[in-house]
Amino acid sequence: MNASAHTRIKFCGMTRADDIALACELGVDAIGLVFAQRSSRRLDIEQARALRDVVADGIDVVALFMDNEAAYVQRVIDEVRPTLLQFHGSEDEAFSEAFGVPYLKAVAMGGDVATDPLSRHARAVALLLDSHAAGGAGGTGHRFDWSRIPHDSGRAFLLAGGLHPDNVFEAVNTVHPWGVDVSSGIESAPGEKDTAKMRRFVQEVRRADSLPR
Ligand SMILES: O=C(O)c1ccccc1NCC(=O)[C@H](O)[C@H](O)COP(=O)(O)O
Repeated sequence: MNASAHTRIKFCGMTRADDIALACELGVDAIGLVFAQRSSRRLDIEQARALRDVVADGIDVVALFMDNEAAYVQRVIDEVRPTLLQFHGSEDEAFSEAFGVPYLKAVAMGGDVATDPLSRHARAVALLLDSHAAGGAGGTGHRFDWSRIPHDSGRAFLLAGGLHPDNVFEAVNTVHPWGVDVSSGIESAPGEKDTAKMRRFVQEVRRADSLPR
């Protein structure tokens, strides 16, 4: 994701070319393509390869996995050419780093939260703090208690879980994350993004970014 002062935006669970084209036009920083078996937004490699070609240069293509086999992860890397990986399951540092592709690691902030949730995966590009409990899937549309986020961890993280156009202004202004990630909150149905919600979400993040800090 490009290095800039603004809050990065990742639109995840993208399944349609027109939605991706609009996301790029709106200036998001990353497009998430889901390969987790437990997702209603899951793509097969052929679909993902076609969608990947719609993504404008300079915008990250994030391939999202949840405890998928290493051989399948490598096939997606070879055939879809993601610029970032995202691991949502129990993947450890060794597994995540083995592919030689920069990655994001999801951290379960729902349920029981580890005493130092932001201490692992030191070589991840960023963490993705999400509302699932350990072992749970993402893409739920539910938020978590943002006060659980440790302050001054020094770690770059994307805030995820239940964000939408009507709460992302508050989220950016209270949490000041490196980035925000959204799937359900910009949808009309799983995998089907809503153009008005996409536009409003980006406008609200940019409105928050325009405030003095
Ligand atoms: O999005 C999914 O369907 C999904 C399924 C299984 C594991 C992870 C999944 N998504 C992870 C993401 O990065 C989502 O964007 C994140 O959980 C936020 O989702 P939402 O609360 O719907 O905005």
